[in-house]
Amino acid sequence: MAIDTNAIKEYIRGILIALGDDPDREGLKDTPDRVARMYSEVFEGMNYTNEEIAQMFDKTFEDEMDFASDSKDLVIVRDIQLFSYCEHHIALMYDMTATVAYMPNGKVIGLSKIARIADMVSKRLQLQERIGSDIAQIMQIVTGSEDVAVLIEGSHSCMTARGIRQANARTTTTTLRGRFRTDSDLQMRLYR
Ligand SMILES: Nc1nc2c(ncn2[C@@H]2O[C@H](COP(=O)(O)OP(=O)(O)OP(=O)(O)O)[C@@H](O)[C@H]2O)c(=O)[nH]1
Ligand SMILES: [Zn+2]
Repeated sequence: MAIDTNAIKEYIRGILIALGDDPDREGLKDTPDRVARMYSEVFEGMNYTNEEIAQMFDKTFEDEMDFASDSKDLVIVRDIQLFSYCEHHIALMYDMTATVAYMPNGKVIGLSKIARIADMVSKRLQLQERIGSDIAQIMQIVTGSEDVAVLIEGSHSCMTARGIRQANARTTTTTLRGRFRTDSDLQMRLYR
């Protein structure tokens, strides 16, 4: 379902009125339109299912090397920078970095597509945990490999800038699929 920017404009105008401000004053007159455009950008991933994101970034190469089924060959992309919004407060998750790893199963995915998948998944109302499981699911679809791991570390403004106001609190989530669940040697290789 496509994002309804006209409806967003109307509701943002309503919020400005509910806040007791004048939506027609100079500084605010373009705000509803600006926020609607920003939402289209930062929530772009809400237009697509995980399967559609998988199709979008399905740029794989048949592997030149012969990966045996018990191979421990591993691809890890670290320090993918992400921003997202928590679905409870619509508050920014920031300073987020993701590590995405997989064990190729006969084909490899273009490295930039891994970062593109992570970026698109983040552009939804999310939980940090679900960002990890969505990335893992899409990686499994695209690579045809069950063996995927996603680590995410980030700050939640709903916890740092309001509420409990723990400015230094960082959250780490770990999503392990396939052999990453049981193989502690593989798990160790995820950490630098
Ligand atoms: N598990 C998880 N929780 C999150 C995430 N983002 C925000 N939250 C939490 O969602 C919870 C919502 O709790 P509520 O008690 O309904 O909200 P609240 O009254 O604003 O609570 P406080 O934040 O404690 O002031 C809070 O504990 C948030 O910290 C996330 O990505 N994952
Ligand atoms: Zn929140």
